[in-house]
Amino acid sequence: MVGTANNGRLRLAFSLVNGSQDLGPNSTPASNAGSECGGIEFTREDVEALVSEKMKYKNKFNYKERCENMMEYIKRLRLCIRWFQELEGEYAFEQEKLRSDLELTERRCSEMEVALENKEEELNLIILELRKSLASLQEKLAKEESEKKATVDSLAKEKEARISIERLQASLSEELDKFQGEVDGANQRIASINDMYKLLQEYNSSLQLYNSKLQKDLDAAHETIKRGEKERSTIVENLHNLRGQHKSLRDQLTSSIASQDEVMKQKDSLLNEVACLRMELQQIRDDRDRYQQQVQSVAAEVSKYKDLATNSSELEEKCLSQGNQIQILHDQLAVAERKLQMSDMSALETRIEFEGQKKLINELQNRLEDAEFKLIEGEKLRKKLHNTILELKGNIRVFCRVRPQLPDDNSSNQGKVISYPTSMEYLGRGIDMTQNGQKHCFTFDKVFMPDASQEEVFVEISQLVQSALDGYKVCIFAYGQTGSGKTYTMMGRPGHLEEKGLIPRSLEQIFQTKQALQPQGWRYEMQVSMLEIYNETIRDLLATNRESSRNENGAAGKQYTIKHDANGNTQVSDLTIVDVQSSREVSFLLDRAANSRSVGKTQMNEQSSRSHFVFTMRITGVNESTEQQVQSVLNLIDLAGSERLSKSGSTGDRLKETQAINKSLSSLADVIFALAKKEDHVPFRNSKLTYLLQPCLGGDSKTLMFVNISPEPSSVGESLCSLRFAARVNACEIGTPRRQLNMKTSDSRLSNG
Ligand SMILES: Nc1ncnc2c1ncn2[C@@H]1O[C@H](COP(=O)(O)OP(=O)(O)OP(=O)(O)O)[C@@H](O)[C@H]1O
Repeated sequence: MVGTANNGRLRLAFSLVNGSQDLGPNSTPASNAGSECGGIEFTREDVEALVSEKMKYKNKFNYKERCENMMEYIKRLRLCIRWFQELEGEYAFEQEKLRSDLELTERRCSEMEVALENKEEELNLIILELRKSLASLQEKLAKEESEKKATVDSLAKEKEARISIERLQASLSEELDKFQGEVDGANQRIASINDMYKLLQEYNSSLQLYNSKLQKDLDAAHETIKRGEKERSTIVENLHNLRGQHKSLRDQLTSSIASQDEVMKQKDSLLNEVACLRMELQQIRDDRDRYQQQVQSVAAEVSKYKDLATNSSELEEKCLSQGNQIQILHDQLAVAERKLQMSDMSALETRIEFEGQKKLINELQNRLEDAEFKLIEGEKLRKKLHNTILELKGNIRVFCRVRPQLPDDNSSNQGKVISYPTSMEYLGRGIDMTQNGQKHCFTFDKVFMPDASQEEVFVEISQLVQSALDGYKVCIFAYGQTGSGKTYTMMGRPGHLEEKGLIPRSLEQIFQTKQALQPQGWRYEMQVSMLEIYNETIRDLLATNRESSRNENGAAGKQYTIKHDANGNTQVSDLTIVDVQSSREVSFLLDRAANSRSVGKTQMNEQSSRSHFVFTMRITGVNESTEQQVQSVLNLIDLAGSERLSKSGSTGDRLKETQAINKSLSSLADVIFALAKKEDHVPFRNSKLTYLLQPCLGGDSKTLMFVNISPEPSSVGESLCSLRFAARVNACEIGTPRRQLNMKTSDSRLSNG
């Protein structure tokens, strides 16, 4: 039966099943095909129409018809009910199916839920883990970022440090450059001082020129005075006046000597001061070198840091993974910073010290300049005084030289016979000799003690040698007993360069000065000759054919004659004269001459010079710019040894030699004493030696005599004789040195004076 309660469901079923189709007998049921309803499907409207259908009868009372209709109707109703029932069954089945589906789905759902929950838990765990790892990663990231930052910072610091080190290096190299510049400046200053020195030398030579002019004037004045003296020689008052003048000159001489001593002292103290200053300067230079070394070491450190900096790029990569290295770098950086600070501080200190040193150097240089200036001034004054003394004193000076004890000397027990006064007045000038307990005191222009070197001796005569180039006739001779050191003084020890004597040293100086005067326009020509006087015979030591000029006793050889011309020039006929250009050439000639000399063995000397050796250099100088011409002669003489016949142990030829030597030496003494006494007749012609040296001894030359002394007590008698002779020579006034300065004329050949 179709109830009201099922209407909604029916209707739903109808609509679902029939799709709102009419429930007519013709309508085709879709889902009930093959069912009991014969595939008829009912719609709602069909069912409603069926239910509300009203029977229509043609004849109300025709029951049969009515019954039939009714039956038909019931049939249709039954069909409809069956459809309903089928539909209901289908629905129930469907429902059951849906229910099982639902259950399945629900089960699945719950399973899924469980699975989901598990999954969720799993996911939660994963999330937790992920979060943890995220946190750790973030931590790591933060740490790495901070590390990276620290590294970058350290790198930046390092870069800064590097830059500052580079700056420091640059500043240090600037300082170094400055140092260099200052050194260059100092060198320039030295060069300028040298230039100034040259200029002063030039000034000195011009002063000498001026001096010579004055000398000429003075000579002219002297000439006039001489003439006046001759005219008024009879007037006694004038003589008194002259004596007075003489006395005053003597006074002047003593005062000049005193002032010369003073100047010498000043010079010594200045020299000491200069030596001190030089030492200080040397010390400062050493300090400067030390600082330069420091600078170099700092530069080396800088380069080390540079290397570190280049390595830092590699470190930058490594530091990302190796925190330890960063720490090391940190440490290194700290050390570097400390070092940098220290080097900064040391650089600052160095700079301060450098400034101080610079000031000190400047002060020292100023003081040095002052001292050098004073020295030059002192030297000028000394030269002036030297010339004044020479003028006051006359043309002859005497130096005494005592040779040292030799291994072959007789070291007898007689004690010391020579002593040297130590008082300021006689220091370096006095010599005392004791004989038989009696002390004999002598004073000379200079006394050289046994320890005086050849160089020291030469320094004292170098000015005299210099005068030869200035146009003076210069004569230096060595006098003394045999074996007292005359040849050693004049020639030196053969084969020992440092012990070369005055002759080679003088020649070196002359050739050096010749070179130095070239820029001033001076051109010099030098000619040398060398002769010996043996047994009163002249021998040419440079003759190529010696046989012609020499025989056994020297008597029958070539005859050389000595001639003096009106100008006071001396010439020896046929003497070999050699033009020389250098000191080496002269050394060669000296060796040749030394081999040709007459030497022999005496009791006093193994290699005794048995002749007087005369070296002559004629110098002619022309100044192309001033047209001035100078002519001078340098005579360097090694006399034969003076000795008593008894001492020489000579017999035969040796006796003859000794007699000849003694004769010529006593002639020399006679000449000097006659000159000293201003006698009318001076016996120059008494010996070849005195005649040859006439212009040097009697005229206007500068003459220096060395008296050589042996320190042996057994030679005390000979030494006293030599010293007495030398003292008398020292007391002589035998002329005034005169310079030979002319205007350019014709050439002249060599002469001895
Ligand atoms: N100042 C000195 N220092 C060292 N040795 C010296 C010195 N003076 C001389 N002698 C030596 O003394 C010795 C004799 O010297 P030298 O030959 O110069 O004497 P001399 O005076 O020339 O003798 P003679 O007149 O006999 O020729 C030489 O061996 C020489 O080397």
